[in-house]
Amino acid sequence: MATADQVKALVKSHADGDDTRFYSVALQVAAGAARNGHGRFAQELKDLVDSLRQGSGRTGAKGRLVAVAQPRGELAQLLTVSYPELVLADMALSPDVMNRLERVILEQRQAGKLHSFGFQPVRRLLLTGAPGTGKTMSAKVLAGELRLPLFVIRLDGLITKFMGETAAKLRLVFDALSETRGVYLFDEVDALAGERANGNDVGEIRRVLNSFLQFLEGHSSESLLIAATNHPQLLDRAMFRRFDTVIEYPLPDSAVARRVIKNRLATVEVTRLNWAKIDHAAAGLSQGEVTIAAELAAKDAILTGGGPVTTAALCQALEARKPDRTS
Ligand SMILES: Nc1ncnc2c1ncn2[C@@H]1O[C@H](COP(=O)(O)OP(=O)(O)OP(=O)(O)O)[C@@H](O)[C@H]1O
Repeated sequence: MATADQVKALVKSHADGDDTRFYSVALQVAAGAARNGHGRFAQELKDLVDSLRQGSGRTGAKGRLVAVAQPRGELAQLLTVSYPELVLADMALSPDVMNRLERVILEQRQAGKLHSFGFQPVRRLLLTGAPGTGKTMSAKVLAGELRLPLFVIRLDGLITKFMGETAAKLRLVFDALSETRGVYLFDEVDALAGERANGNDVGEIRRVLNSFLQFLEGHSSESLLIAATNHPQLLDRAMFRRFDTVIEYPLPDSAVARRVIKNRLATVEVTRLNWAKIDHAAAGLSQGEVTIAAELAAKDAILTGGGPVTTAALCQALEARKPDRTS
């Protein structure tokens, strides 16, 4: 059954209008009930959370509309598929990035309406920003929100593995993109920049880049194509022009970092936190680093049985993630 802290967390997240946290704590209560032999209650609670999330229109794969797609044969070597259940509310983002992702979801959901007036929904996105700011997670969220499979193509791996044949392999991927509706993430797209050749043939990279640009331009299917990079400065200008939208992911400000921490600590006991100190310790870290630090502090508290997560423990974990401390 729910602990006193879980009940408090439920009430607090309800008051804050924080659905993600509310559902997360409710599922924690269900898990605890299952462990204590209250299987029926646990299942009912889990079903209730699932149906509420579905009803809010922000659920992931439940009631998924697309058939399960599994790349076969040669294609299986080129991309991986998953069916993410993440939703936008799982992310902590600046209002600008959040609005822009909401807009992509809206245009994709209303694609039929746009088509009937002769317009196309946004279908080519370029995501740029430092590691750990949520570019890959955004691709998962878009797949989750649109109830589509997510296909990931690692361009650097493709080039290294198929040097000389990469353009032909890319064609296979773009054929799949036309045939099977999905979200297709081309990760590390800067691998197509000549500067990144790293011993690979620059002329070959150029040819692959030209093929990629052509395929990109010709992309008119219902799939959503996303390219992501940590190094936008390496990309050819011609590349930027081919995308409908470029979304830049900044490092989190303190409001965003606080949200990451609150979400990660939603299920554990926490002392009254000194947010000014935590803001200072989290400054300059990505959402990914803040997540790791919050998880570490939470797990330490659980494993040592030393009581609630404190400001000091959290700050120590955050400071340890700073680049000069981790390298
Ligand atoms: N905006 C965010 N909100 C909540 N959690 C986040 C966010 N961004 C990152 N995270 C956490 O950090 C992890 C890694 O993030 P992600 O892989 O999306 O970063 P990325 O920008 O794609 O980095 P890279 O460029 O290294 O691939 C996520 O799985 C998630 O746990």
